Amino acid sequence: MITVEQLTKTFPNPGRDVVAVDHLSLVVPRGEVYGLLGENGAGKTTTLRMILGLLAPTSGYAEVDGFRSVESPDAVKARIGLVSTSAGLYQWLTPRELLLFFADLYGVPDETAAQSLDNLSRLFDLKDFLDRRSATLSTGQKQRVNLARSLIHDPPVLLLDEPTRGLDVLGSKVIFDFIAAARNLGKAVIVSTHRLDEAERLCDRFGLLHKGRLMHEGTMSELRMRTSCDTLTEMFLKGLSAADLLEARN
Ligand SMILES: Nc1ncnc2c1ncn2[C@@H]1O[C@H](COP(=O)(O)OP(=O)(O)OP(=O)(O)O)[C@@H](O)[C@H]1O
Repeated sequence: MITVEQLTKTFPNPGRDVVAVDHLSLVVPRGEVYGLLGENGAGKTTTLRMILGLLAPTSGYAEVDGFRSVESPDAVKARIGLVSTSAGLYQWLTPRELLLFFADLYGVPDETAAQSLDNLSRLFDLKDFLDRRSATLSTGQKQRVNLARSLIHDPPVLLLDEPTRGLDVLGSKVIFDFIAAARNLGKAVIVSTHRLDEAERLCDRFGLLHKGRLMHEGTMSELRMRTSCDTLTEMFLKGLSAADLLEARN
């Protein structure tokens, strides 16, 4: 389970500080896929970095299965699988070496790691290139290795930061299937994206972020009732104009 409580991050900036995340609160239980949605600069990546313990909040806190990201960074990292399109592979390692290396980093016992490698190799169809150097793999093959890497320590929580950025239809489908599988495995999942059409099909519940603040939160039907809009895009545009009008007035 992921708990975020009044999480706030302010970056110092000459002239006026940037409030990247502003008193954000949300809870994601196991087996739920939560879409953290927002335009460029809305605060999605900053939120994920604070949950991961890579960035200290200005105030508030994030918790993973009861462990706080600031106080227990190692326990938190051990419980999170991160999928990010910006994460590269170690080019000189084979997928087998890479996956076992990460299992070792996370302190997974050798026997469990070997079993996980076997399962993930089957799940992501890695066996044809398991012993080839990562540098020689295609983009799609690298993507599958990256997904396997996020699960090698069997984390209860998955964070996906713009997981389909730069991927074609097939690559995106691999991600969609991965998210559906994660839900079925009972993981608590946060997907950060600004691709609202995709999110609508993928997620169980949504948080619409604008300038670090949660504008709306709920399931699709709750949001439809609350906003009288049909799609996330409409909700977003309506919410944005209301928020921007408010800002212009203040
Ligand atoms: N290290 C930093 N120093 C100063 N400002 C920062 C820093 N990191 C992020 N910001 C600012 O915080 C705000 C939120 O950034 P963030 O990267 O979290 O947004 P995002 O929703 O992930 O955007 P995108 O979809 O473009 O990746 C932006 O205004 C950004 O410029």
